[in-house]
Amino acid sequence: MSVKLGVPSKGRLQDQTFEWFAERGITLERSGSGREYAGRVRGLDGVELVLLSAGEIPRELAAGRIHLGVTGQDLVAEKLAPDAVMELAELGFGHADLIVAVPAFWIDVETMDDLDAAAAAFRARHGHRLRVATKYHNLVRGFFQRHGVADYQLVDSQGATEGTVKHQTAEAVADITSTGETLRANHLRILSDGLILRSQATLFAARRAAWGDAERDAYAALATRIGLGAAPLPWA
Ligand SMILES: Nc1ncnc2c1ncn2[C@@H]1O[C@H](COP(=O)(O)OP(=O)(O)OP(=O)(O)O)[C@@H](O)[C@H]1O
Ligand SMILES: O=P(O)(O)OC[C@H]1O[C@H](OP(=O)(O)OP(=O)(O)O)[C@H](O)[C@@H]1O
Repeated sequence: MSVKLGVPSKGRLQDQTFEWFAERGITLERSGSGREYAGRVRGLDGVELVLLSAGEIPRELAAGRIHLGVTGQDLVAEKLAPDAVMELAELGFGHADLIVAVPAFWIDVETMDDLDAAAAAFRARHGHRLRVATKYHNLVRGFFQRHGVADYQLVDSQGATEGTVKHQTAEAVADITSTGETLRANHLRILSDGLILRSQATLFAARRAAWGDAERDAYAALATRIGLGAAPLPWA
């Protein structure tokens, strides 16, 4: 058996993951045509490459179907209990902040406390709760609860979340931002205390995967190559 390493199947996250491993003498490559979701690892024995959607990597780690996986900390925090995986290394790219934003013209709403007050007023006026569009339901619920905001409802949005305000399917959003351009283009403003989580691409290990002797040997070789030092072992 070998160590299964899951990496994003497309886009910048995949390119930067391949570069990160290449800088450490490990070549990850797609096999077959560019559209085939299989790959190879050169320069290291006993490690198999699996190309997966970044959003599916947390679930595959938790199920133990892959031993290692590269994805965003935001996706892992949203989808998994903290003890399902171990963070091995932050990779230094894919930086994004999960934030709460409101329409820029809501000049009275600067903070989460202001949003709480606005939510109560909104309900009194409109007869339904203020809607917050997001795909990060668990993280957003926890954050709103910690800030004592209860008078709202989540609206599921799996993409183009910033557009929901313009399209009047939500009054506020909780989404990731890196340059802030998408928020600005959609006339949205981040609340001053509206940072839910900072995220970057990270290499995770599955605690509950099958770590037999062969996998432990392959892991040790990989850990040395990428300079993990005396990091705790995922199976311990
Ligand atoms: N604009 C961005 N800048 C930096 N990182 C980003 C940006 N957008 C998304 N990310 C990060 O990339 C990771 C993957 O995000 P997301 O699941 O939206 O990607 P995707 O390409 O839509 O993946 P999927 O294959 O699951 O559809 C997340 O961890 C996220 O934080
Ligand atoms: O702050 P910025 O640099 O503008 O980046 C933020 C945008 O990037 C992500 O979207 P993505 O392109 O992944 O598409 P999505 O809407 O399908 O999530 C995110 O959902 C924001 O929309």
